[in-house]
Amino acid sequence: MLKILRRIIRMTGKYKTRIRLSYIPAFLKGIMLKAPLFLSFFVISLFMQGQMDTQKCLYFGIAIVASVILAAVFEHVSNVLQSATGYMVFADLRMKLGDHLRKLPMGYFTEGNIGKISSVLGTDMVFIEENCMGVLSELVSFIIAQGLMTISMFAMNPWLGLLSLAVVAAFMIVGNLMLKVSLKHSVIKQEGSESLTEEVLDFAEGIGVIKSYNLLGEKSKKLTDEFAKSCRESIAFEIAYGPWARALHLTFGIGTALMLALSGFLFSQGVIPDTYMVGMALFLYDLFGSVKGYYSQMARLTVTSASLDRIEEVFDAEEMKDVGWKTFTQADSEAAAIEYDHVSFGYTGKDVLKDISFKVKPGEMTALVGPSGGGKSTIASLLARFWDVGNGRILVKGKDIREVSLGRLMDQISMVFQRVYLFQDTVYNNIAIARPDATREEVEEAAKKARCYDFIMQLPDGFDTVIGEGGASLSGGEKQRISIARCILKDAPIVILDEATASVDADNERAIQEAISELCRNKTLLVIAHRLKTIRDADQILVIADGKIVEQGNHAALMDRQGAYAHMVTLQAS
Ligand SMILES: Nc1ncnc2c1ncn2[C@@H]1O[C@H](COP(=O)(O)OP(=O)(O)OP(=O)(O)O)[C@@H](O)[C@H]1O
Repeated sequence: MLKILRRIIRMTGKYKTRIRLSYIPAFLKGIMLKAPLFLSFFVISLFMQGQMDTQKCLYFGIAIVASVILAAVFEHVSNVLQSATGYMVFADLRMKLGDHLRKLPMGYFTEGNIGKISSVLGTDMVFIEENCMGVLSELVSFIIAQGLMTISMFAMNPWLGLLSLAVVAAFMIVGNLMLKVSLKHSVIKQEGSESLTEEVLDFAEGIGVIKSYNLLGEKSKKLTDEFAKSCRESIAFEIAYGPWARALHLTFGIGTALMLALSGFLFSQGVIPDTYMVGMALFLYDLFGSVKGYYSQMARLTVTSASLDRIEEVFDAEEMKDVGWKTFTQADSEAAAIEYDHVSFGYTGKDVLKDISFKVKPGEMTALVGPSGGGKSTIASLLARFWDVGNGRILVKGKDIREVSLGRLMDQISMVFQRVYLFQDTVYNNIAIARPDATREEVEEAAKKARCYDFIMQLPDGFDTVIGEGGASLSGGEKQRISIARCILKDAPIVILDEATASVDADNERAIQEAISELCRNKTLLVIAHRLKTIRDADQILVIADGKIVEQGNHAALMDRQGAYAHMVTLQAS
C-alpha cells in the first residue's frame, strides 16, 4: 500500500511540498479528534475522585469545544492544501497529457488506444482527482488517532496495550487481504470499462453504417454483451470483496469485546482502578474506529492503482521526436519542394513502402495512382510526419523534415482529407482554426474562394452558426468545401490532396472542383488520385503498387508506354 501512496506523491511533482505540508494539520487534526474523548475521561475521573468543581467543569467544557473547533480548522487547512493541490496537479497533468498526445505518432490513435485515452481523461484522472488527494491527509489523521488510542491503553495497563496492539495487527492482516482482493478486481473492472468505452465509441461513431447495413441487432448485441460483462465483473467484485469487508467489521466487534472483557477481568482482580474501568467504557467504541476507517479509505485507494497504471501507460507511449532546429528561409525556394530519398517504411510488423524516391518541383503537381492498398496514403502521411520513415529521408525545400520542428513543417503543408472533421463550433471558428490571427474579411474571402460563402450565408446565423457534432447538419460536399476554405486561409505552399471517392451530386462536385482549383493555384501539389481523368495535366504521375513506384512520367509518356497506367486508364474509361 505504501507503494500506491508513494506513486501518488511522485505524481504530484512540483506540488510535493504542499502535499507534505498538509500532513502537519492532518497530524494535529488526528490529535484533536481524540481530545474530547480524553478530556471526558479526565472529567469522569475527577468526578469519581470527588475533585470536580464548577470552575474545572467550565474549563473542561471550553477545552472540549476548542478541540472540536480546532479539529475542524485543521481539517479545513489540510483539505485546502491537499484538495486544491490535487486540482492543480491534475490541471497540469491534463496539459502534459494533451501535449504528450499531440506528439504521439498517428499510429498510436489507430491501434485500439482510443478507449484507453477516453478512460484516462474521463474516468481515471477524475477519480484520482476527486477521491484520492483528500484521502492522503485522512490516512495521516487515522494513523495518529489510532497511535494515540494504543498509547493510552499502554498507559492504563500494559496488558490492555498489548491486546489493543494485537487487535490492530489482526486488522492489518484482514485489511491487507481485503485490499489485495480489491486491487485484483479493480484491475479487471478498469480493463472492462476500457473495452466498454471502446465499444460505445465504436457504436456511436459507426451508427450510420450500422443502420444502413442493418447491423443494429448484431452491434447492439456486442454492446449489450459488454454491458452484461461489466455487470458480471461488478457482481464478482462484490462477491469477492464483501466477505472481507464483513470480516473487518467482525474484527472490530471481537476486538472491542475482548478489550472490554480484559479490562473487566483486570478490574475484578484489582489491577486497574474503577476510573479506568469507566474510562474503558468511554473509549470502547472508538478504540479501533481509526484503523477501520483507515482500511475503508485504503480500499478506495486501490482503485487508484489501476488508474495510475493506465495513466502511466499512456505517458510511456513513445513520442515522435520533435527536436528539429532548422527553419525554412526564402533562399530554400530554389530547392525541390518535396523530395523522397530512398524511403522505406512499415507499420508495426508490416513493411509497406520499399525504396521510394521522387522529386516534386515548386509549383508542380504530382499524382499518386495505383491499386488499393498499394501505399499511396502512406506516402502522403509520411510527408506530414504522421509517422517517421524507417529508412531514407524526406526533404522539404532541401531540408530533412526530421530536422525541422513539427510546427514549422506544418506551416508548409495543407491537407485535404477524404474524411472531413468539423469541430462542434461555429462555421467561422472552423475555418479560422487554420490561422487564428486572420481577420474576418480574410476568413470570408477564403469561404468565397472555397465556394461556400453562399450556403453559409443561408444558415440561420451565417458564419456564427454552430455546426452539430462532427458537422452533422451540413452535407458531405458542404463539409468538404469548409475544409478547403480552411486550407485556402492557411495558404501553405504545399498541398496534399486525398481526392474524394464518395460520390456527391453534380453541383457539389463542380463546386468542390472549383474550390480545389482555387486552393491549388501556385501551389506544389501531391494528389492521391482515384479518378484518373482529374490528373491528366499532372506534371508527374507515380504509379504505386505493392509499396513501390512501378511507373513514373506524365500522362502522355505513360500512355505511350502501354503499361500499368495505360491499363488503368482503359479500365476506368470502359
Ligand atoms: N495505420 C495502419 N496500420 C497498419 N497498417 C496500415 C495502416 N494504414 C495502412 N496500412 C496498410 O498499409 C498498406 C498501404 O495502405 P495505404 O492506405 O497507404 O494504401 P493506399 O494505396 O492509399 O490504399 P487506398 O487507395 O485504398 O486508400 C495496406 O496494406 C494497409 O492495410
